[in-house]
Amino acid sequence: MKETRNVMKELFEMDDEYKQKLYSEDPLKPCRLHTSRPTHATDGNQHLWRDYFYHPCHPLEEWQHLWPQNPTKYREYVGACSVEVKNLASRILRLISEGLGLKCEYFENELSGSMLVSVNHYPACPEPSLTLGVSKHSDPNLITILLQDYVSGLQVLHNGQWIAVEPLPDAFVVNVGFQLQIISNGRLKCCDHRAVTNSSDARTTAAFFVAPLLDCVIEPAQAFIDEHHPPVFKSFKYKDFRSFYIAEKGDTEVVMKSFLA
Ligand SMILES: O=C(O)CCC(=O)C(=O)O
Ligand SMILES: [Fe+2]
Repeated sequence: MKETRNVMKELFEMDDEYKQKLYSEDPLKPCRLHTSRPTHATDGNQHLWRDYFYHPCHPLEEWQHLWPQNPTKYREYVGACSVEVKNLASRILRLISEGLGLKCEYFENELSGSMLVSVNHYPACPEPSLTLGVSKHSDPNLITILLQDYVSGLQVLHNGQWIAVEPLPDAFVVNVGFQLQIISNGRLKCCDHRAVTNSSDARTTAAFFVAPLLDCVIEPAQAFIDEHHPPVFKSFKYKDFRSFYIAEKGDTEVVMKSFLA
């Protein structure tokens, strides 16, 4: 894990000419480096301060050859880490299924058929009080496995207050995404979170997003529906949810409201 973390940091230390080749503004490009810094993209009055490299990482054989060749160990280390993270996510999803009273392998199909990683880099920021790394959002996918740095920055919204999630050495943070809330008919809730910056230390994190295949139909599981418990959410294709989420910039209230039954 240390090697993976280091190779991810190295990617952002590559020279600008190389990073320029990986850069794209197109949110649908499968492998792209992006930044919210030089343009000073804003979220309301808040400036954003994050560079990120985003790409699919499952099934590995379909995507690994499209990843950068430099740093030279990027494909090897991030590939090995992706396999481990996907296995961990499957174990967690089996436990969640059991906890919900669904069959163990409920999610072991197209519901968890893809995984993407966002390698986030937050350089030390001269004005942390005026910036956010990532603004308030819930993840659009099924479940997220987040590898934090040793530098803190992640916060979750709990009862109207932002609570810091301090990094634990070699631990992952597990986030429930919108799709898990919808499939569980609201029994599990996705949680709003954000990342703040600081003036002394750069921070690099990796969010592994386990997600349904784009054509997969998402709806509350039949097991949660009876005459006393109608479906809370409607049925839709994941790709339609994803487009809407991107168009609405992940606004939790707007997105949630639009997919209510
Ligand atoms: O970097 C972090 O701590 C959070 C990143 C995040 O929430 C995301 O990439 O969706
Ligand atoms: Fe997130």
